[in-house]
Amino acid sequence: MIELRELTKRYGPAVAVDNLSFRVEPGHVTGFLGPNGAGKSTTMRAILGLDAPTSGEALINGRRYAAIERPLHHVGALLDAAAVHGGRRAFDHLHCLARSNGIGKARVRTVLDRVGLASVAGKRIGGFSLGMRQRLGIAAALLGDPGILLFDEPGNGLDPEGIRWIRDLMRSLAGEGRTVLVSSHLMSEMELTADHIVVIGRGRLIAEASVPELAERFRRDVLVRTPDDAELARLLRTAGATVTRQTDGSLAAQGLDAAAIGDIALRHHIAVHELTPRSDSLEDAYLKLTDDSTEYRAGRTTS
Ligand SMILES: Nc1ncnc2c1ncn2[C@@H]1O[C@H](COP(=O)(O)OP(=O)(O)OP(=O)(O)O)[C@@H](O)[C@H]1O
Repeated sequence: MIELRELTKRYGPAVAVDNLSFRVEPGHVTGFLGPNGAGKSTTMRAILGLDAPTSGEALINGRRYAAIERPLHHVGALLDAAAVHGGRRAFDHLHCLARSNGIGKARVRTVLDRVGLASVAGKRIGGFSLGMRQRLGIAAALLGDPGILLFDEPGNGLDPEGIRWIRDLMRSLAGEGRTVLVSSHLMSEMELTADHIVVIGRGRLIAEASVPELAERFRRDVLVRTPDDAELARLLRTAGATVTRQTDGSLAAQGLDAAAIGDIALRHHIAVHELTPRSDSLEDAYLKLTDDSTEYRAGRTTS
């Protein structure tokens, strides 16, 4: 488990992370979302002991990173896939990392195989595409078979096949009971990958919820189709709902959920042909949540 306790990181007068507290539990993919400059990378660097917090703490299984012996066995991370020596061969790069944590060559071969780089193990990294570098970075993160994994924007610059591969990998790592924290600025991607979402903006926690909870929070209304719309609208209003009749004759009801509407219709022997809860897309929800915390945005065009 990863736990942040009132984590704050300042760079001079700028506050990159502001009193941030949340937990990342095992067995799930937790999506860590926020606009550019929200503080995601700084938070991850603090978890990995690369940035010292100004105050508060970031703990891995209850300990600071620096206090963990042979950390690759506990935590693996992909922060910046470009930050590798291009002159090295893939196998040698991983073997060098492995040795420093007492990990043997067999494990290097296993992780190269898991990320699909076995056939280029002897090739120099300088000739690798961005996608291959991402895979190599992930192989490095997996070397020590750690229970906790952090990935900073792992899909950046990848083609759709590469993005799908990363998504499936994250899900299978969580399925193995690991703690997986993955940052992104795309809710559309996290909706497909993550079970839990943590949203930050300007270094502060904006929302923390499961994906279904977040969808529920942004539930808009329930669409109801019935041949007896006037009578059902009257009954729903009596039960406290706000009901709007749409141009196609269907009803949009707010204030009652689909189950309550169905029960009312049943009690009054009214046929219901459709009953659909409608939510804002998570992308819309995310934009609403982070509206005040976007660092740079296009100005409104005035004519
Ligand atoms: N070493 C540093 N020195 C000064 N300011 C920094 C430093 N690192 C980050 N910052 C600032 O801290 C804030 C948070 O940056 P951070 O990189 O953590 O955000 P992020 O959410 O990862 O953004 P992005 O999605 O653009 O990568 C930004 O305003 C950034 O300019």
